[in-house]
Amino acid sequence: MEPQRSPAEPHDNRASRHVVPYESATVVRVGDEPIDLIFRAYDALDQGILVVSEEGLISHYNAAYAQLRNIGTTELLGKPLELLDRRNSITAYLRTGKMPQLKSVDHEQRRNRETVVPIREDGRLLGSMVLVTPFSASPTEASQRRRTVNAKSPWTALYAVHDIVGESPAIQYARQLALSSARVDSSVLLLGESGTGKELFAHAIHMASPRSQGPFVPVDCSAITRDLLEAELFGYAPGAFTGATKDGKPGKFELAEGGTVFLDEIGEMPMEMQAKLLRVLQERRIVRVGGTTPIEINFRLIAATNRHLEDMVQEKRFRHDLLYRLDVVRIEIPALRERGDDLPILLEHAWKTKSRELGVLTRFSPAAIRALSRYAWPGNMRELLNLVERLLVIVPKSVIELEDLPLYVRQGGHAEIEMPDAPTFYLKTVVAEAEQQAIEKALRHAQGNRNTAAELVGLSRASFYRKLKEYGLTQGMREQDLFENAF
Ligand SMILES: Nc1ncnc2c1ncn2[C@@H]1O[C@H](COP(=O)(O)OP(=O)(O)OP(=O)(O)O)[C@@H](O)[C@H]1O
Repeated sequence: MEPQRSPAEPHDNRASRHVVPYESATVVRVGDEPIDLIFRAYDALDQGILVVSEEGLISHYNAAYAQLRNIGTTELLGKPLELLDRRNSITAYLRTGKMPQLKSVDHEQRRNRETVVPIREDGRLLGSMVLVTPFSASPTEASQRRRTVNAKSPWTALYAVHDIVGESPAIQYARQLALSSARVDSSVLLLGESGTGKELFAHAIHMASPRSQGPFVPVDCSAITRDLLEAELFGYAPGAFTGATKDGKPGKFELAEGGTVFLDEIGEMPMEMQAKLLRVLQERRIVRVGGTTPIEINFRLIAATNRHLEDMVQEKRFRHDLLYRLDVVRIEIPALRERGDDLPILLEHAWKTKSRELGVLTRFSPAAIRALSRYAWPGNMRELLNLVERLLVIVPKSVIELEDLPLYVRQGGHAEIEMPDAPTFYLKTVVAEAEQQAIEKALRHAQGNRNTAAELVGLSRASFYRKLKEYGLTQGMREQDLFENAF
């Protein structure tokens, strides 16, 4: 029997040598080729390669792997595999020798196909190699192709289903519904608080749908004044009004021919426009403002709102027949506080995204991560992204500590909402109370500066002012201010 040796030690010229740590690579040869050269050759491959030692330490990975997993080219060398292997499938394999049941590849959810290849010597497991093949029909590649083909079109979806981060049951269910709805052409209604990812879902549904090669055209119904909304959606005919261009202008529905129209903040659409939209949904054709000829359009509609549309129907502010038309597939996107288990992974995602954007290497201390994970995040993912970005910019240290976090995160950071004396479990009330508390806290923290407070809770100025009105927090504000900030 051969003497026992660490799998990290160089020895003969068989395949098992691939577990040699990178530092010793230059002194080891396979035949006449220095290992260093082989590693460089690996770097030229499109396929990601990860080599793990028997002890579960990361021995080597190539450039493609680093890119696919969004890690530095050497940052994880020698580190435990658990850092990369969240599902613990490779770790379990090394421990038990039993090939893990890798989930069947779902090219819409996972952009890669992973194969675990054991590295054995005389029957003994020395480690394993993980081969990661970018899935050829993956949305990422599809989107890359689209970006190349449609480089000039601004109407391109930017996110796919795999960009929706989170493993909590609630987000998994929402993601699954998104995929199912992508297969059909039915209207989709996305419901969720501000910043929960409704727009992200709309992009992803389009991208996973047979219309992915067509345009994705978003319209924010709350950002366009009622007078302009019709022309924005349906376009206008030549000479329709003073100042109109002489050739007229196509509206968003025409631009979306063959693709998807995304109507964000549909709850803000005026009643008379709702009637027109309903007709378009029934007839699948539009007439430009000032025009006479109907134009047939092939589109799919996705709408989103953070309003309670059934209440609005009761209050006669939303048409019930339009609601039925929109609400064919309803996807409710959970708030961050309902996805407690997801917070560490969302934080990591926010940190990776923002540190890459800003080109900084600052990290978070475990205590800071714990506090951020406990915080209720009333502004949801948008607030999380904003705060992480702000901290990366303003904290001049290599590690962000607990004391660097804003006071409201350190003090009020309980994801559980405190119940009043007579507890209510009615979700809408609990949510409304949490929102109001967070807004009041943000206002106090910002010393009354509403713009800063809006940023702190992660809302746009218009949404923030709407919330102030909703919760009766407008005392002392001038009518003029309310009006000016309503859009
Ligand atoms: N699950 C998620 N994974 C990764 N990023 C997310 C997720 N959810 C939201 N985001 C990011 O958070 C930000 C806010 O999301 P988005 O704009 O889609 O929210 P929204 O619900 O449409 O907000 P609003 O109602 O205010 O328009 C975006 O940058 C989005 O990419």
